[in-house]
Amino acid sequence: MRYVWINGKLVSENEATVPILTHALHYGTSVFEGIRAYWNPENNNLFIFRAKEHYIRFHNSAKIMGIKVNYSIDELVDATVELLRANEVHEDVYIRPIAFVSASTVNLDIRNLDVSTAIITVPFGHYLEPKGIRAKVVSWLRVHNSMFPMKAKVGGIYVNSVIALMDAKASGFDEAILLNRDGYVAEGSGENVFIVKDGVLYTPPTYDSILEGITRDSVINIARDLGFTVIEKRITREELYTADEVFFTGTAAEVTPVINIDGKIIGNGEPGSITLKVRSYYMDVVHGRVSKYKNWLTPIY
Ligand SMILES: CCC[C@H](NCc1c(COP(=O)(O)O)cnc(C)c1O)C(=O)O
Repeated sequence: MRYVWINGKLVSENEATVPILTHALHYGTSVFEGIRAYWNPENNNLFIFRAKEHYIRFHNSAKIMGIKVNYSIDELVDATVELLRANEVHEDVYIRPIAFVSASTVNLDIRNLDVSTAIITVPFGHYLEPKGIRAKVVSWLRVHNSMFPMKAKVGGIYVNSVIALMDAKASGFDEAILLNRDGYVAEGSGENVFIVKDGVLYTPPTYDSILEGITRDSVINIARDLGFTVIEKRITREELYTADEVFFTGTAAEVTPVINIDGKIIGNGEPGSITLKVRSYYMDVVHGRVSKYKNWLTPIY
């Protein structure tokens, strides 16, 4: 039996249900996070990766959406540790915190409506093929931050991601890349994008209708540690095609090479050498093998 933490209590997963008129079910009025905890057999421990940063973003998302989360960042980190221990997790796991408007009403004014906060854990391996994936630049654009608070990880915004991913899959690709309203590269349906050209890494700026990814931030630090230059700049569609390497970053995606975009081979069609170097270092960091980043890890046992 697996526990879920909801509103301060551990309940069995099959008890953690919601009524059919739950506001968030109808209108996407929720904010959520995606966090990973990695099992490290060398020291028989489980480490949550950048829990604090995720819960800071969680709180910011809620504030932007006007959803009240009644738990502090430290209380949420502690609740996650308690939940992972209660579920006796000894494997890589995906953690899904969510704060959602739980009131049963069809009204749109959520100011005084009840909100529930829950944390769920699911065993989790690879989200995308680590050997490299094929991506399509889809016709659906990334919602522009003048239309929707793109820094907030809001449930409802993921319809934009879902329809983009379905478009890519329908054409035989693995993932979608979305351009923003101005025609520049924004991000994947659930990942940030990096390109490598002549040994320099580039990634779209955070003001260009993208989620400010925590993995993106980690990879920028890691790449610079490895001696690479990382520049945040607008990337055009053509620059994707002519890049030496392209990769996605995300909690679920980790660091995933993109080896084909719109049918065009990227680089030599294999995962790029810089991509692999960055991924290898990232995996060492999340498993607690790099002392410089130990402060990014929360041990469970
Ligand atoms: C289905 C959503 C999955 C979720 N996507 C995370 C995500 C990212 C990367 O952000 P971070 O590095 O902070 O994870 C970028 N952009 C979008 C639209 C995302 O959904 C994840 O857990 O990776």
